[in-house]
Amino acid sequence: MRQTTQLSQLFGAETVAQLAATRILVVGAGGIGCELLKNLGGSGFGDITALDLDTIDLSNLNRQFLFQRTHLSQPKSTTAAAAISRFNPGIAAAGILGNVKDRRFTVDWFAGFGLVFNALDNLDARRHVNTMCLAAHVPLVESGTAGHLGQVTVIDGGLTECFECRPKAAERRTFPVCTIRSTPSAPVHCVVWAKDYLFAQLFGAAAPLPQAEGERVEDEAVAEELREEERALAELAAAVGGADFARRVFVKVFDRDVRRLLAADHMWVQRRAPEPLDYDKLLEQWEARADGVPLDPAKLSDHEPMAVELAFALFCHATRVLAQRHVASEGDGSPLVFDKDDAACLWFVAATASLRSYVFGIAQRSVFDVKAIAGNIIPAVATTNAIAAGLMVVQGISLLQQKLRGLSVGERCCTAYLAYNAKRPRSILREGLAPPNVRCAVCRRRYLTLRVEDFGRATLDGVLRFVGGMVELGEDLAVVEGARILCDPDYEDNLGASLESLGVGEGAMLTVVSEDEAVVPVVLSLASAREGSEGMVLEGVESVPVFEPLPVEPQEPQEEEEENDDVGVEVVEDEVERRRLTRDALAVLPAESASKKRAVDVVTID
Ligand SMILES: Nc1ncnc2c1ncn2[C@@H]1O[C@H](COP(=O)(O)OP(=O)(O)OP(=O)(O)O)[C@@H](O)[C@H]1O
Ligand SMILES: [Zn+2]
Repeated sequence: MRQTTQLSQLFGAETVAQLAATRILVVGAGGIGCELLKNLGGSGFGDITALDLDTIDLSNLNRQFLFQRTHLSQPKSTTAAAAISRFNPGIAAAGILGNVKDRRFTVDWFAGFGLVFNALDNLDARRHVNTMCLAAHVPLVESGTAGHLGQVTVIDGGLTECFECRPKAAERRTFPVCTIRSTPSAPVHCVVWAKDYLFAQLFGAAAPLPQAEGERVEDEAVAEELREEERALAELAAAVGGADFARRVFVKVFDRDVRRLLAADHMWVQRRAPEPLDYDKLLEQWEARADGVPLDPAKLSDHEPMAVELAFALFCHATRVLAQRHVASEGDGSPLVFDKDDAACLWFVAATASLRSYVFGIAQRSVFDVKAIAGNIIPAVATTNAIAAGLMVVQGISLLQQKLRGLSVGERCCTAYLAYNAKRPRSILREGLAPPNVRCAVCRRRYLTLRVEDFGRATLDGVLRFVGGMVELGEDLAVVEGARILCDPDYEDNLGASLESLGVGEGAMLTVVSEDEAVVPVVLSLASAREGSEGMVLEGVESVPVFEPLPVEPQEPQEEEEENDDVGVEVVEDEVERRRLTRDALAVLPAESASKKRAVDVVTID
């Protein structure tokens, strides 16, 4: 009661009633999700459903504070829902264990919510929820964090950009082969070489290094040299487990191969030349340091870079351990697979990357850093999640208030970026919401619901005629369901078939595309008929926004990686790499061109 009074003073009685009555869906009950659910439960929202596919793991407990040790192995969704119900018994909170991509979570199911919050950690699920919310005409509050950076935005189909309106950077990063094999210049190059090349060649299923798209080694002599180097390593790998294996590998990759590289003088005119490492000298150095005490890797500091003789000793140790394991595993023919949580794998990659860094004069990284780079992990920061979750609730309340008052979506809502740098440790950058991108392949569609009484009787042709009589579909149609083409102008065999015989039922989404670009594709979400209704019913015809025909002149795609230096974020040298990683992970930071800057306000948090 007291809480309701306080909320009414803050937001007004009308908004408070709206918050209590709106059904909320939270997808993901992890780092952001736990914070968000706790906030929602205490901000006047009265009906909350949490959906998550996972169970609680020990590693979640440090930041997903709705969970305790006693909850290990229990579903995150139901545990989180129970926790917020305990905080605020006045709310209805439910948890569902499941993958949001499951067929059972249909467009109809999404349409039962008034507002959806995404607290997910992967692009695939975020894309899916974006599409479902567009199809169900439900607004979505989107979020993503990576380390100290984060983003929260609002997606309201047809009125704002959707999750797909801006191109996303690929999730997997690639590097030119020459950089990795011959001219590394950053710690990440050494880690990729250690993990994807040396580890894979010696113990794993040797495969070519992941290459940058369209890349090939131009200089045939260099390519031949690299192939030769690989052949020699493969021969050596065949002797895995033999006496002296670690020494032979060391001498080949850190001494002989480096000397050969050095011989190509032209490569080192502009770059620092590499320096080979001497096995015997390092052994002597290590023995002097160890003073008869054998290496115990478990006692090494995870957070400090390794001295060269320590990296040497760890390399020899890890190589022996992995070689023995590989020999044992060859019985069943299975190569070793790098696992960042396996100590020997991590030691090998950390020691190898460290030695290679010494060879090429690159800054050393600790085992902890190597683990993050090798596992492509950016550590989760609880406070970043907490700030993002707070902003999500503010956006959610603003959105409902706007709708209540008939205001446009951009009047209160915005995109908020959490930025971080040495000069301004915590800043929130505010950016106005942009309208949909007319070329977006996802929101430039009309999302309609087709209710069907009998899927066994309705034919594909019947659907096209029925829908075509109510909305413009254009000429020369193709119908696509997921990755299947059900028909197109040259393939009409299925037109007379029933939906049921085509395996198309409730929950399926049919995309009807015309060859005429001016006609916006129509997506039909199939649902069962409402009680008492017959035949087919098309819903949503009135409410969908109608897009203009596409501009005739195709625009050049905008530069993806440009720094947007107008937002007051100063990037210190060492942060460039992290920002790039973060940008990939968030995949939603803006890619602005100089000619298209948006107004951004900066708010600094003390
Ligand atoms: N397709 C999906 N359907 C439902 N929930 C999902 C789906 N994909 C991811 N999730 C959930 O989203 C949450 C994301 O939270 P978070 O980023 O904190 O990840 P985490 O797995 O809990 O932590 P970490 O990855 O750091 O171990 C997770 O709980 C995860 O189970
Ligand atoms: Zn879009």
